[in-house]
Amino acid sequence: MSATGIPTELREALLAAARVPRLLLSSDYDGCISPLVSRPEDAVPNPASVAAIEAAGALADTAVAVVSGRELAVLAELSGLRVPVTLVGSHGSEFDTGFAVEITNEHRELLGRITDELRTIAAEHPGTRVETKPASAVLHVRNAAPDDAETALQRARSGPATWPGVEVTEGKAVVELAVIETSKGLALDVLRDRFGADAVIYLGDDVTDEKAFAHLHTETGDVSIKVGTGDTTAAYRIEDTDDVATVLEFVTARRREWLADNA
Ligand SMILES: O=P(O)(O)OC[C@H]1O[C@H](O[C@H]2O[C@H](CO)[C@@H](O)[C@H](O)[C@H]2O)[C@H](O)[C@@H](O)[C@@H]1O
Repeated sequence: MSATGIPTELREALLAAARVPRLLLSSDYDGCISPLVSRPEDAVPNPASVAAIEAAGALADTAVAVVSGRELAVLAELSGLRVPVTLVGSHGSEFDTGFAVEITNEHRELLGRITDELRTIAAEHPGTRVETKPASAVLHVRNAAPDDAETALQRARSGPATWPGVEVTEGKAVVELAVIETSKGLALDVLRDRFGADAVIYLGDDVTDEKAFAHLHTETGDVSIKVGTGDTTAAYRIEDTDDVATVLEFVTARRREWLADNA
């Protein structure tokens, strides 16, 4: 999709958002800024999206944020993005100032048991693996044969996912078990308030992004964009990570023009 190929209604919504006094431009990472890949550690960002994000972050009265399921430190390393871009990890609960809720010894003990159990499952299903984060553990099945993938996921769902205090998030070829509640929507609320944004644009491709979409107010100028297929409450849909770059470039260019015209 080229800039001229952005669907008319989405284009108009983005143009309006680019012309508010204070704009928050935000996105998910995996599946939006970075194409989905087999190994989580290989998820490099689309250079065009990085360039657009960095350019937007340099504009006046414009905040840029990436709100990801990743551990914050990993998100920073993989994306290479730095201040003034705000990074929020662990599905909206891990800020540069720390976690939104305190992680206690009880949480750590539960996380240890979850991780052990998921590792036991992974050891018995070739191609599956466990990713650990400060408040959750993720069972990845993208590289497993379909039978192993499904059985491993079912064992996680009927086992540790049912334990008291465990928060379950289904994702793309993953099930994630956390010891705290997470919400990308609450993270967007915090960022909106912190910056005093008049409009928020958010792009996301996965189930956890639905919580972000639910906190946007499209009737007052926020723009929610689903990337790829699947059910969504987002107002608009685009196809892939190249389209994400196109949208980010379009918003950044229009915002720069509008700021110059209104200086
Ligand atoms: O909120 P996001 O930034 O989209 O992060 C969601 C999860 O992304 C990662 O997993 C996904 O991407 C991997 C790399 O492309 C892919 O192999 C996996 O199948 C996807 O589910 C990450 O590993 C998770 O920790 C994030 O929660």
